[in-house]
Amino acid sequence: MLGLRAPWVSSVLRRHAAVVPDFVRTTLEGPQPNKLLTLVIINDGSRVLLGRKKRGFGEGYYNGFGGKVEAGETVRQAAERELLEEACITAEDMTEAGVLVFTFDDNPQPWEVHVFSASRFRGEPTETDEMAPVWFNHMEVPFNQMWADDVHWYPAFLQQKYFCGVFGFRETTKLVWHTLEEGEVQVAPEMA
Ligand SMILES: Nc1ncnc2c1[nH]c(=O)n2[C@H]1C[C@H](O)[C@@H](COP(=O)(O)OP(=O)(O)OP(=O)(O)O)O1
Repeated sequence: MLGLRAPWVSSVLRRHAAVVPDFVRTTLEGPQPNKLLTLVIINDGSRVLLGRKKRGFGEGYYNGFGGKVEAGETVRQAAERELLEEACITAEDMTEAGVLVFTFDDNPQPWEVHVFSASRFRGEPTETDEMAPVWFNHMEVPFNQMWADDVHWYPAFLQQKYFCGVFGFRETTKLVWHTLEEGEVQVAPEMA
């Protein structure tokens, strides 16, 4: 499903104009609406529940649980569905934690990932075809086995500060540039 271009992206780009590479500006000012995805991270206060991705894009990486928003779903409904599909659990207190926008030199469509946090859930985290769930202490999050952007925004996530990040990837996976703002920018209500 396609998202609206969030207004905060333009203001983040303006504030960081000196360091924004041309390919990021071209992508974000182009006609392609963002592709919408979700990410849910269970945080019990001292540990996070991550899943090792077993197949497809990002195979072998640890990540929260999530995926593409499907037609007819809200972002929140997609987040709940993906958490159930991938980890067999239902969050009881899911809140919006932040938004990440990924731009690519080899894909004209930016990705907009809505990150949610929850501390309580129903069910038992269970391995599925897609993900193998593992708990990590906050001090032992395995950033060397995660997407390159994660190390930048997890501190804000763990401190429960709302964050908005824009990340530029080269050749799909190499992070070359980013901005991150915490506790300042708000997401358009229609994205919630
Ligand atoms: N760079 C980065 N950092 C953090 N999180 C992510 C990325 N790239 C990503 O894709 N992600 C997240 C966003 C989503 O939660 C998943 C990717 O979802 P994906 O598995 O492609 O979507 P599904 O709808 O589950 O796909 P199918 O496997 O069902 O086709 O990773």
